[in-house]
Amino acid sequence: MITISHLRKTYGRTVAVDEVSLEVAEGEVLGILGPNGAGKTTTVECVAGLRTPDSGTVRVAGLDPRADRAALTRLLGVQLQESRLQPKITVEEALRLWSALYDDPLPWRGLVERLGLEDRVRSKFRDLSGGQQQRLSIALALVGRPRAVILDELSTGLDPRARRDAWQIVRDLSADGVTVLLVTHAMEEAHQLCDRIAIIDAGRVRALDTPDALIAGASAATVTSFAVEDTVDLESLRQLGSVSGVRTDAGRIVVEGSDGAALDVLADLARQRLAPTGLRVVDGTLDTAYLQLTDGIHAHTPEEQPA
Ligand SMILES: Nc1ncnc2c1ncn2[C@@H]1O[C@H](COP(=O)(O)OP(=O)(O)OP(=O)(O)O)[C@@H](O)[C@H]1O
Repeated sequence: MITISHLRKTYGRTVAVDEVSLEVAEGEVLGILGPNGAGKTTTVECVAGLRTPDSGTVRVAGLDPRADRAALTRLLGVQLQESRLQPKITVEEALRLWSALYDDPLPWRGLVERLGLEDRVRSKFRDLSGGQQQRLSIALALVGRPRAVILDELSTGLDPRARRDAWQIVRDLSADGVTVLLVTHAMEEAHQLCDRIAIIDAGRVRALDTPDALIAGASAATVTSFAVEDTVDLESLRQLGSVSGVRTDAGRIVVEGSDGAALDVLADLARQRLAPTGLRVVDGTLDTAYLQLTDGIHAHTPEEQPA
């Protein structure tokens, strides 16, 4: 549905996007994660036809976002970070105006209800809170029954209930076969909503996989912790191929490692003739995977890592 190939975009001497290639299938929710300034917004702005790439190509349902702008508007909904509308326009006026652009718009009152803006219909844009402005921009992105949607920082500024509502909207879109490109800094959101996640840093795609595969691939895919009565040979644990880190925390030993690390740790403890107590094995999180993936890029040596 969306094809980005070898996209490059510079602003003067800043290379914002450098050789980004991504395919988003119809009905897929693809998350784009990455540090501030990584090139996420620039990438989605190129998809929306709001910026002209220096090189590379973008296609949305076969359309060129710059050359086929009018046709693209009919099938792509866009919610951009901090969208600004005319300060005096009311919620109703904005939704009516946007609806008029489409042949078969969604009934705007229904959208207003789904986004919890019922009692703000007559409010001017400038009088809405940040979160309400955000909800309006989501409504405007959806009013044309788009086949693909760009959501740039969907839940930034939303209260917990509005965030849940926004997540449900994304799930509903996906169930309806709508393709979603979701830029986010919220790991839980990415984990819950995205079929796949692209991690972008310094303008390049550093990892692209399902959330679970990204976690499993991280060197802290599992965290095993336990206590032991006797002295444990931590060096022996550190030498295990599946183990990426060993530390002590409040009297417990905490071992990070790949999927098989817990079994290796138990076997090593058995060799050391130690019986662990209070054994816990938990999955790593997307946060850990993300931090590792983006940290590696900045080439920290182990000595530079916090203990
Ligand atoms: N209009 C612009 N003029 C000059 N430089 C820009 C412009 N827009 C973005 N940049 C630069 O391009 C790089 C990528 O910016 P972009 O907004 O795409 O990043 P981002 O990943 O969306 O960041 P954030 O998470 O902070 O929103 C940054 O270094 C930014 O300073």
